Amino acid sequence: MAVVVCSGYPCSGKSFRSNQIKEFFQKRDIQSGGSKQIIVLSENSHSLDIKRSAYDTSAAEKPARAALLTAIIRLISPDTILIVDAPNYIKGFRYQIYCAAREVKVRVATVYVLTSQEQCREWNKLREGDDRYSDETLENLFLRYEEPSSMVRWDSPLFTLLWSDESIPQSTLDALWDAVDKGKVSNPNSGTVATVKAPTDALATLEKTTHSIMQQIMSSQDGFGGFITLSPTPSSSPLKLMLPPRNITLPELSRLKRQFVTAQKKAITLGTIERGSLDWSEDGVCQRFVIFLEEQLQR
Ligand SMILES: Nc1ncnc2c1ncn2[C@@H]1O[C@H](COP(=O)(O)OP(=O)(O)OP(=O)(O)O)[C@@H](O)[C@H]1O
Repeated sequence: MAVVVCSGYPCSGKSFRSNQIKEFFQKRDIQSGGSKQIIVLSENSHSLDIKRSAYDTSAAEKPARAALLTAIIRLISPDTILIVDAPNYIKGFRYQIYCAAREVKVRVATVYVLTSQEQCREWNKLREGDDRYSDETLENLFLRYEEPSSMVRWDSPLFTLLWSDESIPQSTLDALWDAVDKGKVSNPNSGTVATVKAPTDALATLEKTTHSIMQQIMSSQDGFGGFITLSPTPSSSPLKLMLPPRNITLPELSRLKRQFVTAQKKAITLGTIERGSLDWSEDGVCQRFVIFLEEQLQR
């Protein structure tokens, strides 16, 4: 349903706010029928065990972030409001969460827990043992923090919560609920889905193999139909094509070739989405053309 990404300085009150938001969401959910699961994913819940010391070095931080992203992807679902209670201080990481959410068509909202550095230092001083950030890490994270912005699509809608407010203003909570309950859901598009470019010789392979298949059909067909064997190029594997029991004319075949080539050229120019990437080898193109011809010729 939605992901609420909390972001803020270390020890700024992200957990404090996440729990306030969860409580409010639970009340609103009960009022509207109680069908949603509301989860707070923190750095030490749902099998995560990310210590404050993970932020001491960037080497330790990378696997921690990867584990967090995996947990987010696992928990995102159409009937869940997932509140991510973690620093989420890198722009690129928030963008990754946004992409993961869009992949499964769930809404995204960002909550910026805005607390002064002085206040964070004070709250951190009150912590003990492992729970406390080292002074160096705390200062380092202040410097590295990349503030969310409502101007970029992955941080928006953006809700800023001031540390001086003990409770979250009702108008902000209402607007946040509307964003997760009724906000715009965008489809994954070329801006968020990785594209795979075709190799530079894809166009030449396409022309060569389709032309050769066309010639072989014209010279092998006998008007009675049945399988013919095609060997489009010396290096491609032989293929079987089922022909209908009639003579196929050259204009008909040329039209089908044009249709196929136009569609394939589009994939070459635009790239294909990662999960559906195409095989541009001679064998790959031949197989696709033969499948296309069989479908079209049997109609
Ligand atoms: N607005 C607030 N008013 C009063 N106390 C607060 C407020 N926000 C946070 N605190 C207190 O500050 C301390 C740190 O808050 P919290 O643990 O929520 O920070 P955090 O940002 O989640 O920390 P971390 O970066 O370690 O995840 C807690 O003791 C919490 O009760």
